[in-house]
Amino acid sequence: MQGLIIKSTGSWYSVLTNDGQRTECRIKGIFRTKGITTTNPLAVGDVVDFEMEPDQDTGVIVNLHPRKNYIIRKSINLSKQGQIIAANLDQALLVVTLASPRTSLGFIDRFLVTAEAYSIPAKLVFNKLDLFSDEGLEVLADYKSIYENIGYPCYEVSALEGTNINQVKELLKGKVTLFSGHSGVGKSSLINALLPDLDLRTHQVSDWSDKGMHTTTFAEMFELPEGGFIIDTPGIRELGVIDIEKQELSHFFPEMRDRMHQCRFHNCRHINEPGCAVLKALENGEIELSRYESYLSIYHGNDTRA
Ligand SMILES: Nc1nc2c(ncn2[C@@H]2O[C@H](COP(=O)(O)OP(=O)(O)OP(=O)(O)O)[C@@H](O)[C@H]2O)c(=O)[nH]1
Ligand SMILES: [Zn+2]
Repeated sequence: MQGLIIKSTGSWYSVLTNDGQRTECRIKGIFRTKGITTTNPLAVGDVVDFEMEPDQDTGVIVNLHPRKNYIIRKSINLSKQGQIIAANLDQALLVVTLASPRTSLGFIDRFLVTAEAYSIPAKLVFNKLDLFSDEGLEVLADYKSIYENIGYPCYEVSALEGTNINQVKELLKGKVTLFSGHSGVGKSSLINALLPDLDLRTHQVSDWSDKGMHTTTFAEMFELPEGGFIIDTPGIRELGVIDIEKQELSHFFPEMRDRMHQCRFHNCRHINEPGCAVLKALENGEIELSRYESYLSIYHGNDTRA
């Protein structure tokens, strides 16, 4: 039988089949992901084949279907190993806010670079719209235009008051969407506003602990009433890590990627080279200073994630 992993606790996986049934499954055999060593062989979003165990209501996963993408984070202790957070994502949504705690542009840009590197379409949701004065709304419009001009769709919502939640619903329909955002932006509030059954999240957690299974910070997938899934990543503020070569970095800034073939030198770093099309666009105001500063910051390896 084929199914979708919607939850994992490390040794058990909840597998959802097309008929809406969930089966708790274990793994049989070895699942390796080419080119990387992982602490977990399977993750939410994985499509697998499983067989029922004789005389049991549990199953055994016997095959993993190829992943179209996955996001991974480095293990804290084992530097060479990674933990796959989620697989087969259609899009990644970053929940941000200009109200407290304000999301920095640097944080947004790092997220977008990572999403580009993973080839996962990224979108921004500006939350806490209800807190803005007219002046604040102008600033919000400026921020949005920075990102919309580069091609990242932006939404403004209030999870608290339900404003524009339908736009987000529309965006999620039929898709597998990863939700990210730093603590306090209202990610949980937004997810709760999207899921009609408010008890769902807490209910599921207690379900698992009743069985005495240990729950760490594995991602969870929630089915939306309109079709599609939300993946929540508790404790993971970012999209995971990816090693980006310095020479590659500008490829992950769409506005730089669009112009770099016009640079005089094919190996232009866009820092101080003569005939640099990126620097020219920056001078003309076609490239935002904040975006370019993020480029430099990442290029030089400065960690300004807050
Ligand atoms: N005014 C206003 N407050 C909001 C809104 N959304 C969330 N909040 C508040 O912001 C705070 C943080 O919201 P959470 O949903 O817990 O934020 P989170 O991003 O999930 O944060 P963590 O749980 O720490 O990961 C809470 O006090 C919410 O009530 C909003 O649209 N407007
Ligand atoms: Zn250049």
